[in-house]
Amino acid sequence: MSNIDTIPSSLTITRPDDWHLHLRDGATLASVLPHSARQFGRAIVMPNLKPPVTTTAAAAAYRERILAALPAGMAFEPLMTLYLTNNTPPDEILRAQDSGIVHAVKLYPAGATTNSDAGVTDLANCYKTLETMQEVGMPFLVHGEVTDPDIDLFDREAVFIERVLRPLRRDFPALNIVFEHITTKDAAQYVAEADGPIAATITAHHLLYNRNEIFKGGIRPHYYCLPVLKREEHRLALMTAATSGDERFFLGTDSAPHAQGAKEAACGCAGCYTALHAMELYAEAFERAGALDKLEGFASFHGPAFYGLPRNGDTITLKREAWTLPETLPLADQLVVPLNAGETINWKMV
Ligand SMILES: O=C1C[C@@H](C(=O)O)NC(=O)N1
Repeated sequence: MSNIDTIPSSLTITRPDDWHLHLRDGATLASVLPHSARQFGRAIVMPNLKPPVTTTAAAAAYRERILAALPAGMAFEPLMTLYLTNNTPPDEILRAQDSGIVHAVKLYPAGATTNSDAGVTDLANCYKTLETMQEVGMPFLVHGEVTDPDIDLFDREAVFIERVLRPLRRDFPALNIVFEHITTKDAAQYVAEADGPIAATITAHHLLYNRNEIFKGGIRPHYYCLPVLKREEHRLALMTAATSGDERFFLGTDSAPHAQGAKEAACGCAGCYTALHAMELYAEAFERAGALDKLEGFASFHGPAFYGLPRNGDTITLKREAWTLPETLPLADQLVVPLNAGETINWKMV
């Protein structure tokens, strides 16, 4: 644990990137984009819109809408992704690769999370397409959870490793894979020890919280996301992985805005909104581990190395200064409740 005397009062690092982000579309996109663009140089933009972004043409059009929504004077590069379906043809991968704007293809197992209905029911349907991805070096981003109703919700990720990921990597050993938003010690260990091209993103909320947070004093929907928060032993394993300096682990917020009413409901949506204060939350986590010196690698270096992109050329500065998060933020014509709403946090981006 860090000693308060050794904690710096400010931290300047190469501008980070967010390797897993939900920006949505339309007026919602316009509400959330400035938050991410203020903190990050680039983001891997998730394709789970309604309808999902399944073609290079749709990704190019979505990219234009993102750039059009960017406030004047802000710089931000959206790195687009395609949503894999049972029917994505290998040709689409070639078009994506040639476009220069699509940087990865995303696996949503059908039924795993928000807008995953059009996702893959069985990866066996996608083998020709995966072959092409492996050939051209297109990264495969996996939402790593099985959806079988007989598997306990908290075991979905660990079972995914055995039932899906090991066979996939056996059959496609050269496929670049990112195990997205890992939540378990099983996943952290698998990635750390695996041979070949695999990495993992880790969210700030999975570093800071365990599953008790969802039920503390009552049911707290703003801490509900998928994959769901896990036991403390898993959170500790994620902290070890993130702060290890291992290049395989990098930042992905999975910031996922849902309107307040859609979260505070009898059947609330999954997703934590952290785009406003993501770097502050990661700084808090790394400070707690006494590993602030490892934050820049995790946030700014390991991701570009995996994706074969240059590091950002400018910097950001975080000050160790307490501030209180707003209770709500505008989200199109509604409101979104950020994670830690109304709470005081110790780092502030300047
Ligand atoms: O995988 C996901 C999707 C995301 C969303 O709301 O789009 N929310 C989540 O909590 N997990």
